[in-house]
Amino acid sequence: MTEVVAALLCQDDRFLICQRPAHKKRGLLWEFVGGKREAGESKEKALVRECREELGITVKVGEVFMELTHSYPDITIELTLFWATIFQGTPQLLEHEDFLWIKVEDIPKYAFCPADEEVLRRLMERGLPRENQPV
Ligand SMILES: Nc1nc2c([nH]c(=O)n2[C@H]2C[C@H](O)[C@@H](COP(=O)(O)OP(=O)(O)OP(=O)(O)O)O2)c(=O)[nH]1
Ligand SMILES: [Mg+2]
Repeated sequence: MTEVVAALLCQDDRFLICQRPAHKKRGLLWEFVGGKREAGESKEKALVRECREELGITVKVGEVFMELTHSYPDITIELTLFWATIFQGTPQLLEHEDFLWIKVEDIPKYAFCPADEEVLRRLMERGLPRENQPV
């Protein structure tokens, strides 16, 4: 089981999605920025590091939005998705193919990693509740 952390980064009525590098597993599918927790690191610290490495931004990490487990043929992940906001910087394409700020109603237009389906369903049901986002 591999622990993966990811960020639900919101700005107004939009949230950030990132397109995975073509050469990686699940290449070109869309995801939430993040990655694998390293030994000795809290999940929150791991998320701050991943957001820096992948987008060049410093984030403030909020509450957990959702936790789930998903098995791919190559890996089983325990994915923790946190609410987060950008504290410093603007996203840069340091690793991803692309990124987009999208509205909840635009979710069906994009092909996401299969593990994210449950997250996206919940977002479509509930929208982006402002009270869960860190200020
Ligand atoms: N970051 C991220 N990974 C996801 C999501 N959904 C999903 O199935 N995954 C999978 C894809 C990968 O197989 C696995 C680990 O994510 P990752 O590739 O971002 O890990 P990482 O940044 O640490 O990259 P690496 O060092 O292993 O190359 O989790 C998601 O929304 N965000
Ligand atoms: Mg990553």
